[in-house]
Amino acid sequence: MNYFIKQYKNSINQEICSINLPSSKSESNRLLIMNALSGEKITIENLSSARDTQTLIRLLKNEKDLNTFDVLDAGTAMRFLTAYFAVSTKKEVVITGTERMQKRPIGILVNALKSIGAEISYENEEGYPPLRIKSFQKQTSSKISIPGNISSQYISALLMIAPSLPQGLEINIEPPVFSKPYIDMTLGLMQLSGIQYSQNDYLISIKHQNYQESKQSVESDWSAASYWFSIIAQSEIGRKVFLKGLKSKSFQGDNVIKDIAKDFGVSFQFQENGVLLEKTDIVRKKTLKLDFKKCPDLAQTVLPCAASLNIDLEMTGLESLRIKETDRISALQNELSKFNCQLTEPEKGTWKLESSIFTAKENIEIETYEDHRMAMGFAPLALKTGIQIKDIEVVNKSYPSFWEDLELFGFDLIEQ
Ligand SMILES: O=C(O)C1=C[C@@H](OP(=O)(O)O)[C@@H](O)[C@H](O)C1
Ligand SMILES: C=C(OP(=O)(O)O)C(=O)O
Repeated sequence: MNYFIKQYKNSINQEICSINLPSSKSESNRLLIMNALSGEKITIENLSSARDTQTLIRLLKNEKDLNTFDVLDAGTAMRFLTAYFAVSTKKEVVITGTERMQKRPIGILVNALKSIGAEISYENEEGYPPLRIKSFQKQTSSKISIPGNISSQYISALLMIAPSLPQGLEINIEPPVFSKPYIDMTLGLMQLSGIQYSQNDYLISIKHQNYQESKQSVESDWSAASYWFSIIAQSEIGRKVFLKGLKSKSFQGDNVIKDIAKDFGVSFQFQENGVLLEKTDIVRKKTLKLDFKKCPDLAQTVLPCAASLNIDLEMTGLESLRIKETDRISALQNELSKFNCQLTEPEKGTWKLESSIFTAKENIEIETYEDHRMAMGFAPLALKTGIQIKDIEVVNKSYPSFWEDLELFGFDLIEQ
């Protein structure tokens, strides 16, 4: 199904709208794996409604009865379950996913796991899911060296299983390290679950130990919050929204959106229960330099928003976008060009977005490429012109109530 989105309904909600964000899928999926490794010692409150989390819950709950585990399009579930089964399964299992998941690389993680004794083979193409995993016999090494520039999820997966290994694990991350806040999140949540580790720059050592009994509550999702920063950035001065459940201190690196959006004229104020956003200023800067190395998931929020505000961007750290739910670089290039904005890579590793000629024709159709962030990143452009978003169900991966929340704020959504 598609949605045609018009700016606001006739009866625009002038009161401050309060949004119940989904809770973090990244935190939820880590806690679920740690709980499974601990023998169910972790009580988790506020698990995410995201499909990625609901899928992992279902697979872990039915672990005894299943032989094939289909993670659909959940990258974290794919990578975390691979490591989890590699060290804990008592039977032979197969892990698979969507067609796109079968094109997302996993060879680096598989090689690392094999190097410590895991038995894993590829069902189809070498380096890609589906994988067949046999039960772990003996740890053959306690040291791993792994590249940090492809996906941090491989490293998080290895960190979480490290305490369960008889000899523990020493992980050397080869720089450059992309998505580092996600590695810090893993270590932070492990620490809250009673795990001790030592870290010396890129070297992390974890001895054999048990996860401890603990109670943990998942925070609201900052990546989901980012779309609201974009909406407020593109609204008239004085427009506000209250985002429930966000705190000033977070494990989620995507909370950097609050700082990025300052240049988009959005101010924020943390209150007891969340954060209040307000459009307080006109946009002053014509060009911004941004590095997405620590926050790749924000790219699809920030680029369309900057385009509509006529801010040119010079960017680094976009490399990992090519292997996510879709090739996000080409998806962004295609859809931004419909607004007359060009995203180019003049030098390897440096991207430019030209926004000064942003033009919003009526009824632009946005393709979403089976990628939730394409739908949510472009939807706020309805504040500029009526737009049509294709395949609206994609948002379920991380933010199932996204469209209802837009309506609550006052957007007019028409099914097409
Ligand atoms: O560990 C995580 O929860 C995630 C890590 C990031 O992936 P990469 O490490 O592959 O960049 C991010 O893009 C993804 O949405 C969630
Ligand atoms: C990249 C993402 O997720 P994953 O890699 O877990 O599929 C995302 O949610 O933007």
